[in-house]
Amino acid sequence: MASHVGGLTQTAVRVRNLHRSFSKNGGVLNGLDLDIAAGEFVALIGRSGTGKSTLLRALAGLDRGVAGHGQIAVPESVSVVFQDSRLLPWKRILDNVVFGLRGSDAGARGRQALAEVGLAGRETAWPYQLSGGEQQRAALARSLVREPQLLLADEPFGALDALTRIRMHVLLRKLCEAHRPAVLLVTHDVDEAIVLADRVILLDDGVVRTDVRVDLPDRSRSSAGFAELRTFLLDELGVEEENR
Ligand SMILES: Nc1ncnc2c1ncn2[C@@H]1O[C@H](COP(=O)(O)OP(=O)(O)OP(=O)(O)O)[C@@H](O)[C@H]1O
Repeated sequence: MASHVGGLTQTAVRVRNLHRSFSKNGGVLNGLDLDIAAGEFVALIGRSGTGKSTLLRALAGLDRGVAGHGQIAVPESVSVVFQDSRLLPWKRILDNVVFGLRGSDAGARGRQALAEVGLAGRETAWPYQLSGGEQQRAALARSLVREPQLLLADEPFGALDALTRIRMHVLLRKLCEAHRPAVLLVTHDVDEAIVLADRVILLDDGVVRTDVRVDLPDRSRSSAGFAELRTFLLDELGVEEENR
């Protein structure tokens, strides 16, 4: 198994020669190398079943028992957000956000985090009383209140409607600008990757096949640069013209 090393400064994530497999017939990750700088936002795309979640779970240390080897170095403080909020249904929203937090100011920090994600006033609500988008906001608050140096997000907006998704993009960008964690965001949505990320990487055959910097002065979907990068990434993904 890979080793986890804490205390990185300039480089948030360093992965070398990472292998993971679930069967004897073939590997899912096949010698993957990846660096993510402190404060950098990286979007991870790739065909279904290509190992995106496997990589994220390896970085999160959530893959004990899975066969493989390689080196992984991540910061000490890592938070993970999934497609579903994973809020504890028997705890109120504020209690979910501060669950496990130490310190007499935990409640105040939790309230502040809820205010940051637009949920001020919902502290005593139960998870079932929140919409899907609000639950994901609460999940983001729960992550960010821990001030992670690395935020791992596995399709966090995948279950949301298009309008809520766009609102969440604006929110996540704002939160990342304020807190500056390094981010690895798994997404199927090429537009989401271009809107949010500093870099987009494409996983194929268990390695990083494409690694592009998003260097656009204007990230609006109607800009020429956006369209060009979108076309490039869809080509790399092998998406047919008629399905775009
Ligand atoms: N716990 C597991 N046991 C057996 N096989 C697994 C397990 N987890 C993942 N796999 C297999 O590993 C491969 C990669 O899965 P993974 O979930 O990492 O892909 P992904 O790129 O995130 O896919 P998607 O985009 O569909 O979410 C798939 O073929 C999957 O069936």
